[in-house]
Amino acid sequence: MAMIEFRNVQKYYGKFHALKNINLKIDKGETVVLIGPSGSGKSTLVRTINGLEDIQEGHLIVNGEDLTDKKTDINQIRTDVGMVFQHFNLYANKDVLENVMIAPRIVLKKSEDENRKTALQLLERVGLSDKAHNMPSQISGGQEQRVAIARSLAMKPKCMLFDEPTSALDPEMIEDVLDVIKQITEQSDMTSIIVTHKMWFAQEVANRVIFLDDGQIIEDRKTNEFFEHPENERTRKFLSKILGH
Ligand SMILES: Nc1ncnc2c1ncn2[C@@H]1O[C@H](COP(=O)(O)OP(=O)(O)OP(=O)(O)O)[C@@H](O)[C@H]1O
Repeated sequence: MAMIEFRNVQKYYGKFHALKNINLKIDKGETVVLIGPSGSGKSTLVRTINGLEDIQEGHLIVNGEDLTDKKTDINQIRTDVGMVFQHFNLYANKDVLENVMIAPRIVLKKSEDENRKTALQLLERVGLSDKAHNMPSQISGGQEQRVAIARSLAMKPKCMLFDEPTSALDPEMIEDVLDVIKQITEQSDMTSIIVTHKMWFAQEVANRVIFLDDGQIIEDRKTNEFFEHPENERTRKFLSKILGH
């Protein structure tokens, strides 16, 4: 079954047509990377998936629920679909462990012991066991982003959205964060959609790459085929510009 399905989706910001007739099916367990020029609609597309942006036409089905149906529980969708943003927005006055434990305590009503155990396991998974009792101000940006990833995973999402997760980071921290994302996508059956400008990362992590330009899907292919034999002229131009050949 598809985890996510866009059917003839149109998105407008006022009169501006931001997503133009998007048709897209993403199966459970896939890791899809979304690339495209600045302003092409990548963030808009991922933000529609958990209802942060609404759509004006078409249907968007997430885990079997149609987001355009008024009966759909958007809070359940946001539990099933975790999101990691460019800016991590940790609670500044709570330590790292508590940042990971808050949402499962409130939303999933987990017992304190179980919640702590899971949070500590997740911190280990993102390489931050020794920082559990640091405050956000006492860790680096890359570490903060890894806490944000652990925090999302603590909700046991079926799907994760990553919207340019490394673009606010200093270069030397990018690799650690991307390594964590790679490890998560490889070691779980979650569906992941990642917006990134890092082509080497797309090549390493994605099983499928989608190229978006001017609000339209221009190319949607298996990763090897995408990079080795891009079919569309616009894709080829974009890749040669970004890869420098
Ligand atoms: N809230 C908004 N109101 C009006 N226009 C918007 C809004 N958000 C985005 N847009 C416009 O929609 C288009 C797509 O924006 P979006 O942020 O999805 O692009 P993007 O591909 O993610 O770009 P970038 O790589 O620069 O982050 C842009 O032209 C942008 O100016």
